[in-house]
Amino acid sequence: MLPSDLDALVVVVLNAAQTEAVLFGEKGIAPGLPAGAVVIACATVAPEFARTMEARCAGLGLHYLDAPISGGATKAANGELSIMASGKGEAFAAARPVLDACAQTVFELGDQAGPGSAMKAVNQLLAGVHIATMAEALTFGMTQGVEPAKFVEVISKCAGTSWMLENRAPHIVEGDYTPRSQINIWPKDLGIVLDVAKSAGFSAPITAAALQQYMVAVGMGLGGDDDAAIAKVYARNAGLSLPGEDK
Ligand SMILES: NC(=O)C1=CN([C@@H]2O[C@H](COP(=O)(O)OP(=O)(O)OC[C@H]3O[C@@H](n4cnc5c(N)ncnc54)[C@H](O)[C@@H]3O)[C@@H](O)[C@H]2O)C=CC1
Ligand SMILES: O=C(O)C(=O)[C@@H](O)CO
Repeated sequence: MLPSDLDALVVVVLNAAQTEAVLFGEKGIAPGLPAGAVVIACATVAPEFARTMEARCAGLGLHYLDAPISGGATKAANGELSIMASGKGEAFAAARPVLDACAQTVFELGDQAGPGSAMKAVNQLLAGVHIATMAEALTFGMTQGVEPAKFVEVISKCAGTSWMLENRAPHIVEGDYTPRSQINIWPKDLGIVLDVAKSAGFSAPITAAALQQYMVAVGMGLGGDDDAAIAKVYARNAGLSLPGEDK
């Protein structure tokens, strides 16, 4: 049972289907929200879906903020997320106290739903490719006698580094695949990127290659593991043992 004076609802579920279920499913929350409340939708979804949700919420007198997030579990816990937001001025105004509590940086990317999710797709292209590339480089290094811990120590201070390398490669070094961000997120997110690219007539071959590696990881039963486990795809193919694995 929701309080009747709710001002804002933050929805952070896995995907579009779950977002729709939370808002408009059998036990959907949206019809019970008071008019003027704001729905802050944070799952990574396609821009078109965000536009549809905005229209359906408007039909109930609700504001809708397209507000995908970036920064991972640690930044979320510390209230330091980056939020790529778009929506009407009233939606931003109603959401402001929540945004200020959750985020270090709120980007205002447009006055309707869609541009927030479009920017998030751009981020996911890079983030998904960077995780896969980190795993490729780390395991390539192992074939040359570069230990994973030394890889992190050196490359994190060199031009080949990335935020994802610095955030995820330590999980491989520690052999800790507790999911902070699951492998399962990537077929969804790179699928969104490729769908958007296709509708724009844009070829994204590097994204497509990374997606294949995540699909292999899912096929290996690693979907629920931390996305750093994509390194296991490379390790298996090369006959390498990652930290924490038996020889
Ligand atoms: N994990 C990460 O580092 C990041 C995730 N994201 C995105 O944020 C979203 C959430 O990601 P995660 O937390 O990792 O996903 P998750 O799958 O770990 O968590 C989703 C949660 O939603 C709950 N849920 C699903 N349907 C529900 C319903 N009808 N009612 C109530 N709860 C329901 C699930 O039980 C689960 O606890 C995704 O869209 C993801 O792509 C964005 C940035 C970073
Ligand atoms: O932080 C982000 O941005 C992400 O999307 C990743 O952490 C993947 O979930």
